[in-house]
Amino acid sequence: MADVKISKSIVYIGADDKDIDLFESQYDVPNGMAYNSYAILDEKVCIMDTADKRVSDVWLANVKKALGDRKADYLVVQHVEPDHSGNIAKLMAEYPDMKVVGNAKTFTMLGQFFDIPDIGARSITVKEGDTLELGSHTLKFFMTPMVHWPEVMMTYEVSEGAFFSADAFGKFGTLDTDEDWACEARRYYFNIVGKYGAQVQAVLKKAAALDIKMILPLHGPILTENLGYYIDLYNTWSSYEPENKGIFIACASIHGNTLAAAEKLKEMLEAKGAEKVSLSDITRDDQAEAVEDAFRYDRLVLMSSSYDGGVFPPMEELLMHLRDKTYRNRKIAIVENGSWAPSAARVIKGYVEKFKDITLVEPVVTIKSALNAESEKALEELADALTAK
Ligand SMILES: Cc1cc2nc3c(=O)[nH]c(=O)nc-3n(C[C@H](O)[C@H](O)[C@H](O)COP(=O)(O)O)c2cc1C
Repeated sequence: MADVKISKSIVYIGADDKDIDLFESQYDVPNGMAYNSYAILDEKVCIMDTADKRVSDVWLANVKKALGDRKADYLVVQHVEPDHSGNIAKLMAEYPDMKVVGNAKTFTMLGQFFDIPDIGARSITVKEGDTLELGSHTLKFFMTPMVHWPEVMMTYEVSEGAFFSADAFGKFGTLDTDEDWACEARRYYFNIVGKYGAQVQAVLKKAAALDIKMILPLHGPILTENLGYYIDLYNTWSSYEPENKGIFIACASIHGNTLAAAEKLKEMLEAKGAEKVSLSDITRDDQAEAVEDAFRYDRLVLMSSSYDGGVFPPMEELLMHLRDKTYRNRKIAIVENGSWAPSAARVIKGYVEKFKDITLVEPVVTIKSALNAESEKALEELADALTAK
């Protein structure tokens, strides 16, 4: 277990998962994943969420070590996604008098995932603003639907100002990973929570009324200092405002000519003084990182080969992700390549026209197989338009 100190009464009992190949069967996690879980030790003992069944043994051992001879009185289920609910039945078997605390949707969804015969008799259903007394600790529950599942709730512990934030403020990577928080938290946010900006804004409003001294998410490090930094980033991300001025070029090229043009465009933009230019070959680089960078910067250039009368599939994949994450409020430029009947720009435009608050930066550039003097001139015009003040 990662050596995480929280306080005398709140003990970290989560587990790191260093062997997982893809988180949620989709996201590369080169530094693994942490399934956070906490024990609150007071007159009553309360466990905050369980962990993925991939780490059952380690997690249960952590529970027992934290509790010693004591028994768990309550398990609070903030989120039913299996990476947090995978050990509920086991914990209930271990502590037969323990009650399970959730909201009405929690228990409906738990019943769909697991067959737990005595859950009905052992459940305590809470709603917005309800409290649970543990002794000197008091838990207050906040319903936070669609951050990022409908049954999600968050919990504020009054005496220590501890905000248990479910998947919000989460991050990829195990707790012993030494890396910048924002990079992997941003990739996590936009790919997993990003569709639900309005709901995250609602959470931030509720949180603003609380005296929060620490944030305890279900993934990633416990946040104890400089909380304004993290909350400000969440405010920027959930309001769909760009975080940085800069241009992200996402390029899908079959034979490399569109990629060569993307590299040329990057040079042009840098020569014209663009604040930051980031280029991804989305045929090979991580798509989730491309989604992250598309949201991070204020301008996006989509460059793709044509393919079977449409667009090269890696570009369509990115466009589908951006559509699903409700991409908006950015400037977008389009560059297509085609060797006989270029069709990529038409498909890209079809997606972009449905995004909200988008400015299309002209000209839309067409390359025929490889850059020539004419298409290079058009690319230069586009670079001018993208860097115009
Ligand atoms: C399977 C396949 C389908 C293609 N379909 C089209 C097409 O519908 N229209 C077109 O103009 N070019 C088409 N092309 C040509 C590509 O767009 C060509 O690779 C591109 O113009 C050159 O840029 P690149 O080197 O970046 O791939 C196709 C190529 C392949 C391999």
